[in-house]
Amino acid sequence: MIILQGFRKLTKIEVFLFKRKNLGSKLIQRCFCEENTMKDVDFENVPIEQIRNFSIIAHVDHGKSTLADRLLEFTGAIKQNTGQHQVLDKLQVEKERGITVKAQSASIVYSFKGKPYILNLIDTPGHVDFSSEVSRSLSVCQGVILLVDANDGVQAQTVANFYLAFGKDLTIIPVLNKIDLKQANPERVCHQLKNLFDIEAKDVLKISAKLGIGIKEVIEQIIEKLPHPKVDRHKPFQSLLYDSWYDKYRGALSLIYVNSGSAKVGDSISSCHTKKSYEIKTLSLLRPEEHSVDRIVAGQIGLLGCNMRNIKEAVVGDTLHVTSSPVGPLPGFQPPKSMVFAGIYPANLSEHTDLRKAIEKLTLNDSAVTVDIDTSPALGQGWRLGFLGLLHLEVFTQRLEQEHGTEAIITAPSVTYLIKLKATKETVKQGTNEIFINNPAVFPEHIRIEETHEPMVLGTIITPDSYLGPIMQLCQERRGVQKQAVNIDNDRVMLQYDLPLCEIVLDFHDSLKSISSGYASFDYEDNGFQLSSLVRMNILLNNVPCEELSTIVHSSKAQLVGRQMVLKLKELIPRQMIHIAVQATVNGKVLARENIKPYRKDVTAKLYGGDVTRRMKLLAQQAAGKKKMKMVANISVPRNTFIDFLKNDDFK
Ligand SMILES: Nc1nc2c(ncn2[C@@H]2O[C@H](COP(=O)(O)OP(=O)(O)OP(=O)(O)O)[C@@H](O)[C@H]2O)c(=O)[nH]1
Repeated sequence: MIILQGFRKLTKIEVFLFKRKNLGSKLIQRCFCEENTMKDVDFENVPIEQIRNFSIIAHVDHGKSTLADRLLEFTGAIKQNTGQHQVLDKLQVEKERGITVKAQSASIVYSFKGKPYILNLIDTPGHVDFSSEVSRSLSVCQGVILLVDANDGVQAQTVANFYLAFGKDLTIIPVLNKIDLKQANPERVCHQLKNLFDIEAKDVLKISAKLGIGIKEVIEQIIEKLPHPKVDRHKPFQSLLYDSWYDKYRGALSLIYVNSGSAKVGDSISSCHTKKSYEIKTLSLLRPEEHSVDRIVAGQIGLLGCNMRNIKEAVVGDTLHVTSSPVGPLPGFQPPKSMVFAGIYPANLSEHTDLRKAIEKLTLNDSAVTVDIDTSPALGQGWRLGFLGLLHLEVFTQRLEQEHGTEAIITAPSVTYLIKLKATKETVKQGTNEIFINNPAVFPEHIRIEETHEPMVLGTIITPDSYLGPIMQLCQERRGVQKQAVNIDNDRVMLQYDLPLCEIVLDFHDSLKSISSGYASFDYEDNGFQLSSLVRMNILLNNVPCEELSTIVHSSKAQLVGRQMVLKLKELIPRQMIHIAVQATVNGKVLARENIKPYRKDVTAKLYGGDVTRRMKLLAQQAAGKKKMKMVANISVPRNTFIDFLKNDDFK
């Protein structure tokens, strides 16, 4: 019966029925639905004052999706979720990793003081890589639930998300979750909220999403505290396309927020961005399953299908209007910016077409991934993809494997650098001397370079103060510059550092977690480019540069990285008939060198005793042969060696 905590108490007759007729879950379900939930609501005519659009924002794992499930159950939108997985986490990778990747929406209905309210809930991802999803979701909300784990307390993403909502002028309902945990310390967390955000303890709700405690209070505060959308149903139809995905049968579907007017199935609508027109084929509300409606009105969120063939036509941030009454565009969004790039190649050359199809399909639903064709002499034809962060890259490749059964080789991730070239006739002709590169293979010759700039982030770390020393050392090793250190309570500190992006993309988060026994949390935001001394490191095999192995490094780290690279290659490249010199060079200067000894065939084996000069002559012939071979032979580095090397992430 634990599930019933926090919900309406059973009446005596219900308890009786429960025991006698064993109505079990049906009865429990009725308890959720009966009192405040409504099955049939006239969605078209619900007054604007009875609509609330809100999001749940929190640090990763603080319980957003669990709370979303409880809200849906409590209002009867879904049956009680007995499975382990969250209803709004639909992707396999979300279920497996327990993280939310795509924001989802659900319209729930609740009767309060005799009136039906439509509460549009937008579940958002918590991980830093997906902050563009959070930001998009917030632009259609009037308020948020700021959910904080009562045990973990305020974490780095709580801070980032709070300021995101605060900056958009949204009403914030602070909620402490997981109060059922033994170690929960609501007072301490309230103190942190007061210190950091000036939130009063009396305004903080205390709930357990897992056990369903305090859910009713959350819903009623949403109704009482959040403002209704400021929209006008009498004006022409104007809606913001804030998410889109691809459906096999219906083409691209657009999730829209109606800012004014209304539209119905059969209307012709146009896009402000592409100027194309379409006929509305389907309209539905997400409850959370699709619920078809004929008309959608201002203040609502709905799913619109209009036979868009390609996801590129459903541009996120676009404004849609009825073709016959044109309106101006609503403020759109900054397109998500790719932060991390990696090459993707088929593991088997014969699987190139399968991999291409899989990438095409996945990018249909993930417009944040950028795709460029890339080729490598060693790995063949492939692609260079851009991602929002490392987790985004991992999730994408996991989906490639799980949903499309393809096996891909992913090269070590890199970031985008800004290079300013010396003025030449060519730069004058092009009108700019700035180039952005994310592939070391196209890094210009050093004599052509005026300045190099690297992308920076402003990182926020929240940690118990006992780990302060090692964390500051880690940031220093990663070329970080401290900006701020604030005590958020008696034993917790918030640090802010300017850090080069390339220093954090690979393993910064893991290192931070391991040196703080998992207690420190990290979040970052883009902080532009900064002048920096960058060089291209080449790897030469017997003086022949190997493009795939070149990399861009900060000059202060060149020596170290070069040493590590040649040692690793010495380990990986199999011995061959000839001697191989592996060199790491910067601007023609050798920084590190290792030798791989050749096999030595015993050419004198067939001589039994005999004259020593014959033996020497044979050895001299062998040496000459090898010298000749060294000059003409291509060193054949097996494809697997490249794969092992490129996958290696020790070079930071
Ligand atoms: N004890 C306890 N555990 C909870 C509570 N709420 C959520 N959890 C657990 O916390 C973990 C994370 O919950 P989620 O709902 O997936 O968290 P999330 O914030 O949606 O995570 P992301 O989608 O990755 O951002 C799960 O194991 C939940 O079962 C609670 O009230 N009490």
